[in-house]
Amino acid sequence: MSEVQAMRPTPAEGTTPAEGPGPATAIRVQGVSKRYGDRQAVDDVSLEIRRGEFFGLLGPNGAGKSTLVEIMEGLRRADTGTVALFGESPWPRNTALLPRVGVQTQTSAFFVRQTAHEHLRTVAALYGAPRTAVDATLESVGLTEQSGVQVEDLSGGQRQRLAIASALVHGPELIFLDEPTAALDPQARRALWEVLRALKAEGRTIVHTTHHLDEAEALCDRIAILVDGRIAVTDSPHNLVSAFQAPTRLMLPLGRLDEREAADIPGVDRVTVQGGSLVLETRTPGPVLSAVDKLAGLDGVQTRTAGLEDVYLDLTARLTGSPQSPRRNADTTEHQP
Ligand SMILES: Nc1ncnc2c1ncn2[C@@H]1O[C@H](COP(=O)(O)OP(=O)(O)OP(=O)(O)O)[C@@H](O)[C@H]1O
Repeated sequence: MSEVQAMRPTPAEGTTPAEGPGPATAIRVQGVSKRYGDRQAVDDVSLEIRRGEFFGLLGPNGAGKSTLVEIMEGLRRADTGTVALFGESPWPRNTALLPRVGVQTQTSAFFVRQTAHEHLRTVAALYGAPRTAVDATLESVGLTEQSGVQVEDLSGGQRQRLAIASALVHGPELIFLDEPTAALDPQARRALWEVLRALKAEGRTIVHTTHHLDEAEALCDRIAILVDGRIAVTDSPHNLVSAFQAPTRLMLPLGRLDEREAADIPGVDRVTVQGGSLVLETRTPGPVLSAVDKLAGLDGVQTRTAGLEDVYLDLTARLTGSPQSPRRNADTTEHQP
């Protein structure tokens, strides 16, 4: 079995989070700010993440995501504001929270001279996690076949999976994942999605920082988009996409329909030529499709509805004043009806 096929959502034995009474809120952030010199990295952020929620944190490079997450994790001190994890402050270092929280970062530290198995055993021992959890966790991230390989000989993607395993081995209730799929190939990435879905199904709370919009859309119950240190929006991907009311794009093979003819179809808002297609934007795709059918037939016509990436690109472009979606700029000529 390949390591990717082996990456199955097997919960680490004896590490399922205890069910029980407790506040519905896993994380409460109130009025948190952080400045580095004259750079306001996090600016008066307030946020609540419920227990069992899969929460995505998105935003352009430098938006303040890592700083905010490190403050939530208790690794960095906020200038102002408060953070509570399960009702307790993570700062100054709160040892009572350590068994309940797992952290995977882009710069996770490894015992590089150890094998993957030895490394994870060491991490498990630090947390007092049962040894049985080591094999189960390695299997869950698809590293069983690499368990005897020295950490320094693992590929980038395998190391990344070991970092994720290190965050999970003690069965934490709350897991912080910083771009967990950044170095993974597409198959391994999809396999990790299943691992993450299984963690959510077990009732764990996940805070997931990512630049992959498709990943956030597929996994997250809610997302926050951070821009210039402030939360621009917090909602479910579904609500954000619905509220965006973006036009549907119909893509026709070039030469099928004249641009002027296309622009004259009632309901067509905009016509562009992009990457070898004539693109018609419309908010009434039904009537426009039947008009296209009558004029040119529907053979080879593709439709594309808006997704979270469109919402994200539009919002961040408006808030940062940067150019809008690259899709609209690349290889594009435009014709307004
Ligand atoms: N230790 C530091 N000292 C000084 N400035 C810092 C420090 N850490 C971050 N910054 C600055 O604070 C801002 C926010 O950085 P941060 O790393 O939190 O953003 P981010 O959203 O995680 O970015 P990325 O997506 O690139 O990882 C940036 O302008 C960054 O240069």
